[in-house]
Amino acid sequence: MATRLRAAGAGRSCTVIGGSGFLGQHMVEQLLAKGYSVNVFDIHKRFESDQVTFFLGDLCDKEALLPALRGVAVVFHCASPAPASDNRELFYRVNFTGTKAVIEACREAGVQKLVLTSSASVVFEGTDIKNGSEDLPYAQKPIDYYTETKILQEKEVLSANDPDNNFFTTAIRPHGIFGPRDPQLVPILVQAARSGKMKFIIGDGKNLVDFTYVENVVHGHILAAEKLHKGSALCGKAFHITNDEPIPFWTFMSRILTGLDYDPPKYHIPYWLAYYLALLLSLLLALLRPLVTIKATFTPMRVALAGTFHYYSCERAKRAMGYSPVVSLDEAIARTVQSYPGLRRARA
Ligand SMILES: NC(=O)C1=CN([C@@H]2O[C@H](COP(=O)(O)OP(=O)(O)OC[C@H]3O[C@@H](n4cnc5c(N)ncnc54)[C@H](OP(=O)(O)O)[C@@H]3O)[C@@H](O)[C@H]2O)C=CC1
Ligand SMILES: CC(C)CCC[C@@H](C)[C@H]1CC[C@H]2C3=C(CC[C@]12C)[C@@]1(C)CCC(=O)[C@@H](C)[C@@H]1CC3
Repeated sequence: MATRLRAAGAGRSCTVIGGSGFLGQHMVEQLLAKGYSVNVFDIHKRFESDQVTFFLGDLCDKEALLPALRGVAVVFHCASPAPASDNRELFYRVNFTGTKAVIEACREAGVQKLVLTSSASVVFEGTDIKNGSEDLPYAQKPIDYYTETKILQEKEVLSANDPDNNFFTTAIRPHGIFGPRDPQLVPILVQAARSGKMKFIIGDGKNLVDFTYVENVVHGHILAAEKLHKGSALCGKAFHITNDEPIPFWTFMSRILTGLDYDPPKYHIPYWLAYYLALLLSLLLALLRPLVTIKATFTPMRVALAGTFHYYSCERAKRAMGYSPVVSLDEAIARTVQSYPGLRRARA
């Protein structure tokens, strides 16, 4: 590994924590293409590459992290339990306690830059956000455990910024990441369509939402790593990274569905009715959990996301790091639909 690090040049050596995941794999691919030497630290190894050094382990274990961080200039931390896991203890352990282990390991290993994948949902409380800036306060009442622990995670990373000791941190807040190999947007949407649950539009269908193509998210992370240094505007700050093209939620869903030959939803259900039905269902499933585990398609968080405005300004990222999306929304939807031949509706 030391040879590879030297070959890439000290400044272009990195470790992607969560590198086996959806965003992580795209991150690894683009970093390699840019000439970085890349380590991956993840609890699973989900792909093969002779250009990558894999370190398997739990990010909550600082001693397991250290070998993967020694000698690298930049750490990208994009690991998290899946939002749908709804497991508070797991979220707290990985996103909060685990992130503190990541920070300690970075400091001990002499890593200079830590780029966290946070989330735009850290300010979302289920009410409309239109062109929200990073100055919005953290959600006082997060809708789910995932968001609750992403807030704790981001606060830890940004407060760890320590320029006097050459340790610089920043957080990237994407929203609604989609693209090839996404495990939680398109597959869940298709599953809902296949089980006949996608006949209704929640609300009036006019609510604008940010959906961000995965290559744009990666581009934002790499820009942040390259612009993060002593005295830069990125130190200890969070930045929205979006496609900068907010789209009606149900227009996006319909374009993915029709792109895969499924019928788009056409009837309307009032938002408040959908939300309280989802809340009732979540309470019922919580009561039944000791007996049976059932995953709801329409959780309160998903209904809130489907029925409210929530799009964010990425002006701060444009100013501080020269960010602009590299793939347009139209092109991104086309590439995504093309990448899922196995999810296309079987023709009769
Ligand atoms: N998807 C989206 O729309 C958005 C995602 N984000 C953030 O982007 C990041 C990446 O998301 P995404 O790629 O979708 O998620 P994935 O679940 O696809 O990838 C996360 C990776 O981290 C791994 N991981 C989980 N827990 C641990 C642990 N304790 N130790 C080591 N590795 C672990 C996962 O392994 P395993 O699969 O076994 O759990 C997985 O390989 C996350 O931080 C998420 O919060 C932010 C905004 C939007
Ligand atoms: C109503 C339908 C059943 C919805 C089907 C699609 C949903 C599974 C996705 C639509 C918006 C997505 C989304 C996320 C996960 C998948 C969706 C709910 C996140 C919660 C993932 C993690 C984040 O950090 C948030 C910013 C995402 C918000 C959008």
